[in-house]
Amino acid sequence: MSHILSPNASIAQETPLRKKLFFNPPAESTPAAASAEGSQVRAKARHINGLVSGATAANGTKKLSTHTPLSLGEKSPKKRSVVYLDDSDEERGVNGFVAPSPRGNDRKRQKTRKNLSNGVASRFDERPRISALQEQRAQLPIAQGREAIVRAIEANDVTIILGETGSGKTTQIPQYLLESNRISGQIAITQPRRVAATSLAARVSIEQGQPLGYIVGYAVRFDERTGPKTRVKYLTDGMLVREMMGDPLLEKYGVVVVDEAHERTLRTDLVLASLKKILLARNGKMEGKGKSKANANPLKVVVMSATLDAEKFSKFFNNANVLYVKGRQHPVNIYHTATSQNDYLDAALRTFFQIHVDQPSGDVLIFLPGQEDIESLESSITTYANQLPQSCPGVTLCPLYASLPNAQQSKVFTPAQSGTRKCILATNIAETSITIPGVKYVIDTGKQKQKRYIARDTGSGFDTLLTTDITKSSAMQRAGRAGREGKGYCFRLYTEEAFNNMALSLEPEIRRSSLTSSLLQLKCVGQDLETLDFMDKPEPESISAALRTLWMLSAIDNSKSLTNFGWSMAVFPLEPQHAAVLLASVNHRSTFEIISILSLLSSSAPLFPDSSSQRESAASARAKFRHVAGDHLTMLNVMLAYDELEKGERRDWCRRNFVNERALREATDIRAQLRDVCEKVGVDWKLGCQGEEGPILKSLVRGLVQNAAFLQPDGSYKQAMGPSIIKVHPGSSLADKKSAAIIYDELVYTTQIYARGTRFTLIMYRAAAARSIC
Ligand SMILES: Nc1ncnc2c1ncn2[C@@H]1O[C@H](COP(=O)(O)OP(=O)(O)OP(=O)(O)O)[C@@H](O)[C@H]1O
Repeated sequence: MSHILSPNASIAQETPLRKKLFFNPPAESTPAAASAEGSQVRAKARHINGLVSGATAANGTKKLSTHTPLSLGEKSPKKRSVVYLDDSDEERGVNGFVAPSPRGNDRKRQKTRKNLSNGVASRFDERPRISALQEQRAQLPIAQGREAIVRAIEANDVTIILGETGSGKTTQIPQYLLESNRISGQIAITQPRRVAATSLAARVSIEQGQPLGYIVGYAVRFDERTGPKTRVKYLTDGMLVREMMGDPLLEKYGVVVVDEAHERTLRTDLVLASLKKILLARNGKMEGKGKSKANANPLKVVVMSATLDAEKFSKFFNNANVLYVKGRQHPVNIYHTATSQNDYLDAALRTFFQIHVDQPSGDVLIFLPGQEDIESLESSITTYANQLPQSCPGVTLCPLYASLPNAQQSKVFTPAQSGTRKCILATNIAETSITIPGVKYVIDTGKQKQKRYIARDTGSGFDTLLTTDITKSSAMQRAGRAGREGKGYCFRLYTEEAFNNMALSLEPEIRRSSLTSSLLQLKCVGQDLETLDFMDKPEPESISAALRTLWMLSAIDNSKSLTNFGWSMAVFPLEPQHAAVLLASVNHRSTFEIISILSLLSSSAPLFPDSSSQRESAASARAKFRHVAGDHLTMLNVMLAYDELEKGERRDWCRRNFVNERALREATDIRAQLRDVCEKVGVDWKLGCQGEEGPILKSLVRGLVQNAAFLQPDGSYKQAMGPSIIKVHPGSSLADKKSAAIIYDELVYTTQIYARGTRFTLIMYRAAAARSIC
């Protein structure tokens, strides 16, 4: 993406950034600049993201001053202004509710915050903090409704709870249930994202004064911290679906709380539809309001969010009871730009520095659509932060996106280095549920990446990832990340009109993503996409594409029944195609190698990060790993070489070879877990082929046969089982080679459709296999 404020521009030499940016008086001043603090200096005035006036509002917050855009020197090709309009005449909560006056002593709370947990690590040894935490818990708005909430959940099969962001739903309701001693069995709380599940479990275990994994634990893919005494378990919705495979009626749970249900992820919808069936089986006739007749082990379902369509959810569960929790602990002032911004990165950069230079301490959370934007803004902020006057605090930057390894993700929860302001650059994984201690300001670009699956009636299809505008619901959730420990501020880089025109919520993921993996899991619990009662039915083409894929993998037979092979596939926490590869490797005696390759493919970080600034050095350093048969054997070479290293040598080795240590570390963990699963199901993972390519390629083809493409006269490839013309991704080691046919891992749609993870395989074998299926 082009970036107006190129980090390479030698601004400092030509025009002193500091002076122009922070100390030059504005050429013209807008007198009625509104304070970020709202009412005192608001008067429908504008906050213009420009040079800083130095004026300070009565409460100590400087005005976000007027007029001239950040002047970043001659090299900056454009100058823009970002204008904020305070959107209310009163201080109000994020969803338009009047905020309750903050209770308690703010300074005391600040002090307490320092002592609180801020990461996913357990801090059991800190008992004196517990009383402060109890005091804090008691001050949350939801605390007033504690007894009423427990009673409602007890009295009804299903309870829908709608409460503002930060009111205390996610951390408190499970604890109220636990402490009431009126609920038998475990309490599951599902989260759409793993970072939320792990950080919430850490926080709640500290509030309980227990080590993480004891009474309160979590379970996410490839990571679980629970024990025999665990009663409260935060888990991703995907994990709950997986648990149903072993426990179809979820009998170990007395309560299942589906949190952030408004997100309507595919797994959330699967959970909701399955719960409806489980309620019938465990509780008898579902009564909606009220509870069904006595049952030895009834299930209670709670559905929660700050921004859900309560009526729709209530209807889905036969007119279930809806509880509204009013109020949030701290208000959030929301500002919109006066004009729309074409370049959200530029606008975010300017807004960040305006806050950083002019506003009181407090960390900043910036929402961006994806990793690429995060890296670009990270580099711009670093460049300009280095040019700040010494008197100005430094900046600690923390990226946060899904493909960042867990250890890296949890860094956002640790306090900024002293004397610096923390700036978190996040995708929408930080949008719901989580509290990042210290965050006072949110900058919302209004953009997100949205996955869309393009199903082909041939059974092949691909996911596209496009940058789109967010929804109202996301905007509210993002604003809700501020104001969790004190008053917060949210700067939206879009106009109020744009906000008003936003869709209320996203189209449910079930209607726009691949259903293959879910269908396999459902088949294992005797359910089906075609018969389950979903809130919104999936598209028939997506169901047929999923059925066809499973049939091609031999996971189901002609009557759509699960085969033994399908059962075995579902045991592995892998995409069905990859599970088929793993099982095929047993026949081809290449499991040892295949597990390493699949671990790398499952790792969230790329093994070969794009290093555009050092492309040539990277290519020559990586050349020694290159395998003639393609990317996956190349990846295997890297992992085998990495395995040989002593621990102390690894970092330097990865740096010298331009490979991503994070990816390798994560893959090593995943590999250990896959080996564990193999041992449990009697697959000999030690069975290898000493790196011989034939057996490895035959195994890969078995799972990826749908991903074959044949060479066309113009050098592109055409899908064997789809109409798309695709190119080998420029990042592939085979980008400059031609083969009669290729197979690939995934198609990525940018300006054209690229095949990523490409390899030449046994061309004749693959081509024949693909054609016979066509
Ligand atoms: N890790 C943490 N560190 C400090 N305070 C926290 C932490 N987690 C929660 N809190 C405090 O507890 C409050 C309630 O958090 P909780 O996640 O339960 O709210 P919620 O109603 O579920 O919000 P949301 O809808 O945004 O998920 C927060 O506003 C914050 O004050």
